[in-house]
Amino acid sequence: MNKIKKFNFILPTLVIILTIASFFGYKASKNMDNMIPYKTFISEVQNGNVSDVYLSDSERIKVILKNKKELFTENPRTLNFKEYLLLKGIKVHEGGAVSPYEAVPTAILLTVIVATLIYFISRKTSSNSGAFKLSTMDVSPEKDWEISFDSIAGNLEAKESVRELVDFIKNPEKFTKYNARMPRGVILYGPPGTGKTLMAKALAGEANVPFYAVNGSDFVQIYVGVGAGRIRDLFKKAREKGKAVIFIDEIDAIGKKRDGRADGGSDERDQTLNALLAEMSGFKESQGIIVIAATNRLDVLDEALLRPGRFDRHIEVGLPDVNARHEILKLHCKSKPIADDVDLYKIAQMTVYFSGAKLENLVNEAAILAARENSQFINMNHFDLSYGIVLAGAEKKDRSFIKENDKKITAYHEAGHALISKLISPENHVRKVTIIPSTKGAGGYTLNIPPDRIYHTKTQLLNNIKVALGGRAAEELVFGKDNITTGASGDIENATNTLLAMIKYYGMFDSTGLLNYNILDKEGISNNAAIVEVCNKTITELYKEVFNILVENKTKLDSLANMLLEEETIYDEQIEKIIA
Ligand SMILES: Nc1ncnc2c1ncn2[C@@H]1O[C@H](COP(=O)(O)OP(=O)(O)OP(=O)(O)O)[C@@H](O)[C@H]1O
Ligand SMILES: [Zn+2]
Repeated sequence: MNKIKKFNFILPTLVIILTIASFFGYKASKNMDNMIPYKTFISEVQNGNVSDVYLSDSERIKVILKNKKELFTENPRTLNFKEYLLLKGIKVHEGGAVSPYEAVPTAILLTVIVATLIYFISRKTSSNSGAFKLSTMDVSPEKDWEISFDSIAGNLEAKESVRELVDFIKNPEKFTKYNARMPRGVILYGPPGTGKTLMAKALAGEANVPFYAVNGSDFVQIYVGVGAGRIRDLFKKAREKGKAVIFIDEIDAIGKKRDGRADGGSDERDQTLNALLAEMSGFKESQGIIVIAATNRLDVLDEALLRPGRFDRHIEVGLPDVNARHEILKLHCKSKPIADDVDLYKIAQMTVYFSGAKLENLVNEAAILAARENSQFINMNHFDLSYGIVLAGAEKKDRSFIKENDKKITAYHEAGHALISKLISPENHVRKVTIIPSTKGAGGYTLNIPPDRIYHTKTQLLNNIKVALGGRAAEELVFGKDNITTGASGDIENATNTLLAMIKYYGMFDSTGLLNYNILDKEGISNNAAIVEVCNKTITELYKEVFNILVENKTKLDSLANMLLEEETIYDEQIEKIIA
């Protein structure tokens, strides 16, 4: 990626030049004030008034008198000069007119003064938008023909979604014929290092069009108007080429929700964001330009970005499960001399919660270790060592540190949800269950509720609550009442929301009646204690029911959890087999 920040380069250079210039200027002016003719200097020497002389190659030399006065005189550059001075009992120092003790603080002081000045000048200019135009940025297209969808292992669903876009770029006419609205913007979201950049590059590679990449954080903390100018430049360049893939990494840096304006300086970000939105509605859909943005979190983005016609396609790029990790490892080992004792599947099992980038790093470290030893092959020992290196380098909050026990808890928790769902509402289709965390939470089960429902019955709503409670109930059943975890907080939130809605808006409980509690609230006459009581009583009953279902089906729960521990992600067919 080409990330030359011209401006960031100019500023330090200016500071350095100015510092050096003013330093020498300062020195020179100082020298001028204390210059004495060489003749006077010689008479001072002969009168025994001189204590130190600093010899150097420069035009002037520094002289210190016995009364501590500092003077400068012409450098005679004669051969015996030093000996002459030494014979007169004068201390002679070589290597610079100014003693380092003086030079260093002076230089630091000047640097600080100049830098501060420049900073303040630039602050002033920035409020005066447009006065300083620095909108040029080096965005030359990258053509990475090497990168195709074959460079991405795992992540099948995301890959398929991105692959569909190739056709939009290559044959836009095909879609315009049907007057179909084509996607202009796509957001790839997911944890760091999961291959979002790689996907965007692969799209450009497969569609055979130039790839322009910028980073959202490059647009912050620059002059007002400059970020917007850069965006316009970027799109102009891409349009000139006709078709293109424009990739904006870390879009959240410019596209965060606009509330909470505590930072004060969000004017710049707003202008940049507006420019981006304007450019995106500016190009013709039939042109074959696609803007791909990447972020770690979808929920922090401004809604304006997500509206139809903008970034209206959202593709999740998640952490790989054990099979995907195996594929990624195989891919990165393909061009490397791997010893026969290396079991990549075993390594895949060891590397739960590793991202693709981290797996690549693991393989690379192993290769470096082998190279250091001049070993013919990269062997299992190298992988074991590199595993330690990669883990040690990981941040604390990193999930690869997750203990085997946590994995087990997650497996039972998710198995609990899935089993309850299958047993109490078999019409709901559980497409997959996984213990790999997504942006939405710890593990997860993907439920496909039949879409052709307009109304929800009381039974269905209660069933949804029971499914939500299945996670906690499984935890309690397997690990004991004292070992339940915080992992159920999202479930409890969902259950409470559903239950409250049933009481407050849908009048589904006898004891709270057919009343809208929002209206009662406004009149100041609602009976909150009664609501809480009904909620608590209902949820306790439902929980007992769920717990008993799990007790009766403990073997199925165990099988599901064990399969999850082994495979990390399991799909409908596997689930069906266990339930049957
Ligand atoms: N699914 C994958 N298959 C093969 N290699 C992968 C995969 N995911 C990540 N990698 C490796 O990790 C590197 C970094 O991935 P990439 O930069 O695309 O991640 P990212 O999601 O854009 O990360 P970030 O959010 O930090 O920008 C890739 O160059 C590649 O070597
Ligand atoms: Zn849960």
